Amino acid sequence: MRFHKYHALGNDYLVYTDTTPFPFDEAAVVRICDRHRGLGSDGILVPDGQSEDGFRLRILNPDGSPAERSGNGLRIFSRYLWDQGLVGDAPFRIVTVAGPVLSQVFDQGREVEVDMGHAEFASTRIPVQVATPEALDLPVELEGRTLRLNAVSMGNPHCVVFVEHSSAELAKTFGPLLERHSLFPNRSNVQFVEVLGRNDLRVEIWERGAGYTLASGTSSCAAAAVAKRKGYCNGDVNVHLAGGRLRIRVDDDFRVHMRGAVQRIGEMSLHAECLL
Ligand SMILES: N[C@@H](CCC[C@H](N)C(=O)O)C(=O)O
Repeated sequence: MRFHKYHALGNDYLVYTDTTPFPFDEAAVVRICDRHRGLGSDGILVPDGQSEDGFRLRILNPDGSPAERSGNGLRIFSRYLWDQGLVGDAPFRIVTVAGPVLSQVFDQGREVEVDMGHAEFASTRIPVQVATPEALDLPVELEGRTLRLNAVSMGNPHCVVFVEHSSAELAKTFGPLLERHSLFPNRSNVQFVEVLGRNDLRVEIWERGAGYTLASGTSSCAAAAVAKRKGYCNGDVNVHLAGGRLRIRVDDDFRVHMRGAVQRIGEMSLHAECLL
């Protein structure tokens, strides 16, 4: 079974490139993504043919669960399509479970920009279980600390928490508790966001189904969208992540555009023995 491996600011994905339909169950996905016993990755991208709406893509987290969307995954898949000569320099569509997005490859494949669609704040759309139409600045007590949650959907669920100083430790301590908090029936991605200025955010991330990651595209979009909504930032935001910088533009109607790097790592083939 063949895979191509790429990373986007240290968030790495395997693209399944075999011609046979993706044969792996949840346990096999967990093993393939394992960094010590498998090929190792933050997720698997499974191309799912082409419809008139665009190239269809399934996204799997390293715990085997499906994700509706992944920003870095979309940039990586775009780069893969470009490397294969299936797209050129013009914009094209990719369709995930959360609907279509528009993508474009720049700079000989090294940069990809994706129009990610609208950030949605409606509680029912995220979903977040509150009685109010939106969940912004919602106080939650955890481990003796009050965190103020902001729930938003980028096609997948996000929980954005603004803090004075963001750190990996915060993400690793509170991320798992918020990912599985009863407020989020489908679990949640979690971001700890420090506002550095009107155009700069520092973001540390705990990803649903993956844990602490160096970067996340949808998390960056979610953080920038909430920062704009709360008046902390302008529409053009540099998101500084542990793995590098993503540029996010949030329009006045909260349509979000993401641009950032992708790097090709190599090709790998999985031995059947790995799954025994
Ligand atoms: N790495 C991603 C997010 C992947 C999906 C996420 N873990 C989820 O379950 O929603 C990104 O770059 O957006």
